[in-house]
Amino acid sequence: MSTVDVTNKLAVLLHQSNIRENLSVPQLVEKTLARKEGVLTLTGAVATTTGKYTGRSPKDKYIVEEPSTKAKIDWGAVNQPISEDVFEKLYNKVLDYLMAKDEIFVFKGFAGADPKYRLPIQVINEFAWHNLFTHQLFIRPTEEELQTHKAEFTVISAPSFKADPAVDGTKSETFIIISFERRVVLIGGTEYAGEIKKSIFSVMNYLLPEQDILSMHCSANVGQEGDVALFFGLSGTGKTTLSADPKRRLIGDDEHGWSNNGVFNIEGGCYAKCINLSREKEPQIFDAIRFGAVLENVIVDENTRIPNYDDATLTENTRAAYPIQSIDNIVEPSIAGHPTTIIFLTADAFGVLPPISKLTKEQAMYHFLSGYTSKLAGTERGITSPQATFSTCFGAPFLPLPATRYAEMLGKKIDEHNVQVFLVNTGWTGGEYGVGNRMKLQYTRAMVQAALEGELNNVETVKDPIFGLEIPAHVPGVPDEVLQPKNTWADQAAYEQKAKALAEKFRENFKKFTNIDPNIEKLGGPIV
Ligand SMILES: Nc1ncnc2c1ncn2[C@@H]1O[C@H](COP(=O)(O)OP(=O)(O)O)[C@@H](O)[C@H]1O
Ligand SMILES: C=C(OP(=O)(O)O)C(=O)O
Ligand SMILES: [Mn+2]
Repeated sequence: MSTVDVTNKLAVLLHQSNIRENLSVPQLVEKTLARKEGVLTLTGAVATTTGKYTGRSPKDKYIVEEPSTKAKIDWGAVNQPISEDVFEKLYNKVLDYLMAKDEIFVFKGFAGADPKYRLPIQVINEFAWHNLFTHQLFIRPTEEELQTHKAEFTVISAPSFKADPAVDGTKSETFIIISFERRVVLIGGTEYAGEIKKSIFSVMNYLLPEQDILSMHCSANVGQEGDVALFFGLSGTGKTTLSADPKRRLIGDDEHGWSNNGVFNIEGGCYAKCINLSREKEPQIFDAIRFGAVLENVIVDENTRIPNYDDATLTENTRAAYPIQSIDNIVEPSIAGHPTTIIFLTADAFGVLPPISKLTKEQAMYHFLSGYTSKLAGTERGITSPQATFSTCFGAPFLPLPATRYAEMLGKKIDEHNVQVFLVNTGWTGGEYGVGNRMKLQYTRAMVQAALEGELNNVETVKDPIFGLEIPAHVPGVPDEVLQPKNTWADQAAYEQKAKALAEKFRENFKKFTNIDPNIEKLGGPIV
């Protein structure tokens, strides 16, 4: 252990005269522009770029190996251990680095919309635009709440501080390190704003289950009858897009807790993908991009300052961050009852999973644990085309505890509240990636609407010959042939080969779950 008292140093930093605390949105916009961190666009949003890192860096993410948490963490490729000594030294350096800056931006607020379970957090940013992002993404305190605010977790983001692997003990210049004992997240070397929000999500995925609350990588909305729906899915599968629905009020687009009282949003804003965004297809998101919003890596015309959402020059993973209040129909505060419907979103790049199917209890558990989907281009470093992956709980990169912990909690809640679960493939149809096409958004929306309005409760279904999933024979607004993947492939033999190969991947992957009810695999897995 180093001898420097870092806790004291953090307190000193927070009392320095260079600290700008809880600036308003206009002030942060002014700072962003004055510091030339971004430009103003015609929409009123500011646009920024993030250099080399335009997506998350999972290989540079660590959890400090500490006596009090060591036995609880699911160590491995996602949760990589780093020593207390390495952390303390780096922490100390980053604090020194920030102390010497002319201005540092601090946001004090909350994670968790339910006052009973919320976590008071503070985020210390080197960049003004990151602090604007932070302000829009987390839960903003009232004046009164700010007076008594006492942070219980601190995120420190110093993107221009680059680690030296040889000296600092990291793998690269970039690091995202969580210390549960220090209650600190330390970020350096990357300007991708998503790291800030997802690191607090990882923290909540550790803290909430301790309070018997299930934390979930899902979006959520509620219908006119108070019927709550959750949409689980890895990045790019449609959580944000599909939860923005003019007929339903938005609870949140990405991270939720499910307590004994119901669901609540962890955040106070949304982080939408902008690639190919159009007013026609995604009106609410398009219109949320206005004053106060932050565009990340979207190309903007130098003179007209009109964003070009079709331009992927910097990355496919272009983003917009805005407060949830920028969506018309929302629940405020972002708290609702128990879900009646759960949708698992998967982007199947092989084009063999049905666009919608109804899951039995065992299938729901099987698919939640499997978390089969694709990593889509851009959200993680190095991913340039869809890559098949099994991401447990549809959120493996963010789960510090063993996946079975979350799955068991979900299973109990599904039982207790009699939730109907659907698997929705927003990925490929008519052939695999490169041959077929992405499922039409219009069709997915129609399928989701039918599911949420109960229209698929008692319909005729066809059993998928490989995966055993029950596929509705008809869905209003969707051609029947689209519903059966087999029918969308020109080459039947190729379809069968691909589907069987995927079934094999499912079986192979499921071997890692050794301590669970065998019926889950027997009754929930592929049938061929
Ligand atoms: N069938 C579809 N269903 C959902 N999204 C689709 C579909 N086809 C294309 N998309 C696009 O895929 C992206 C989904 O991203 P998003 O909703 O932000 O995912 P997430 O919130 O899960 O990360 C959006 O850019 C959306 O326009
Ligand atoms: C922000 C991210 O997630 P999502 O696409 O699910 O919003 C991310 O994975 O970096
Ligand atoms: Mn999203």
